[in-house]
Amino acid sequence: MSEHKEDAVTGASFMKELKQEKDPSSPWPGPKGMIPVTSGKADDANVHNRAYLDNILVEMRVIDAVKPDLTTEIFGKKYASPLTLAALSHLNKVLDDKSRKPMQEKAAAAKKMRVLNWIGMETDEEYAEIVAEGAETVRIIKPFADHQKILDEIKFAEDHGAVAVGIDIDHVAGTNGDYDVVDGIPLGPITEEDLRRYVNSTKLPFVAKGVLSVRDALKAWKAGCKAIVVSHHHGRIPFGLPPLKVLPDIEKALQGTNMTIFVDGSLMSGYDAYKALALGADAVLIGRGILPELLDDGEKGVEDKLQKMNEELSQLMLYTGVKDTESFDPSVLHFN
Ligand SMILES: Cc1cc2nc3c(=O)[nH]c(=O)nc-3n(C[C@H](O)[C@H](O)[C@H](O)COP(=O)(O)O)c2cc1C
Repeated sequence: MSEHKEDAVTGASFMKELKQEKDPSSPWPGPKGMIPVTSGKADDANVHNRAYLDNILVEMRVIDAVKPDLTTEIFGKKYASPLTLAALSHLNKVLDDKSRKPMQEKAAAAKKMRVLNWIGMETDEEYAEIVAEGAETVRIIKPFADHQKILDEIKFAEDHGAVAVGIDIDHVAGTNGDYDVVDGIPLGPITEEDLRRYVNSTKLPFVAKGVLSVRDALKAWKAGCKAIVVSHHHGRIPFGLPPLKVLPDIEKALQGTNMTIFVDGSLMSGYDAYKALALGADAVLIGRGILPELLDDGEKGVEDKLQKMNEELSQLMLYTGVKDTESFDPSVLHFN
């Protein structure tokens, strides 16, 4: 097993030693440039995520408190926890040991732990192999410039049992100021009308992933989306607002709409997840919080980390008198 190091600024833990590391100076074990690595500088939104999270303190409400029930309903289905496994991608390509399939291992862990799994950019063939593990899955499709490709992937996901589909609308821009290109495939802009077209093309709930303003949340709702992920996709936008900072305003703006609100962004522990849930999220996505464990120890590593995070979440719920995932109360939080 390789050692982890904790990034003091971003809170992310990363692999210290990996035989397959492509760039010795980078914490990311995959090919260079594939995933933006946290710089620790002020324009790195992950820095602000961590600072914001760590400055939220929690008061105690123990009298009459009982051990909480973590069961969470998402899109009409019951899961064991509000922690879900984030839309990761490309991981089957990053290890030297090609007999291992981290994307399948992550899906197997989700199934075993009875949590929702998200799958990001993969070919339809790879996606089909991952969902064959049997986890309940949300399929997130890139904002491809070729809109027919988006419609085809939505249909494919629907045919392969996805519980919901969506687009990571925050991945339109590349770092060169133009539309991004991923794996040689051009991405393009997404209008409210485009979103409406995708929503209407499927019977599945549609998710706009990468909402970081009340404005976009309302546009996603008007377009017919059933859910949003409040997120900046591990810091795609320079100086991005911490998702937790804008979450309460979004939650207020969407009251009465029945929209499901997910949030992600540097949630590395069950304590971080508690804060996100108390601030108005229905469920949270955990990405980099399980990434080193996944790459190190596969399915078991993810299960153990998730178990630990569930325990931390449960601990804070018990300390604050939150009996179930419907009963979070933001008034226990104090901003330092
Ligand atoms: C290796 C890796 C691959 C990712 N691929 C995708 C993707 O294909 N689609 C997507 O919507 N998000 C993708 N993400 C973003 C995550 O879903 C998530 O929004 C982001 O990492 C923030 O959560 P975190 O701080 O818990 O990691 C990826 C993240 C990582 C680390």
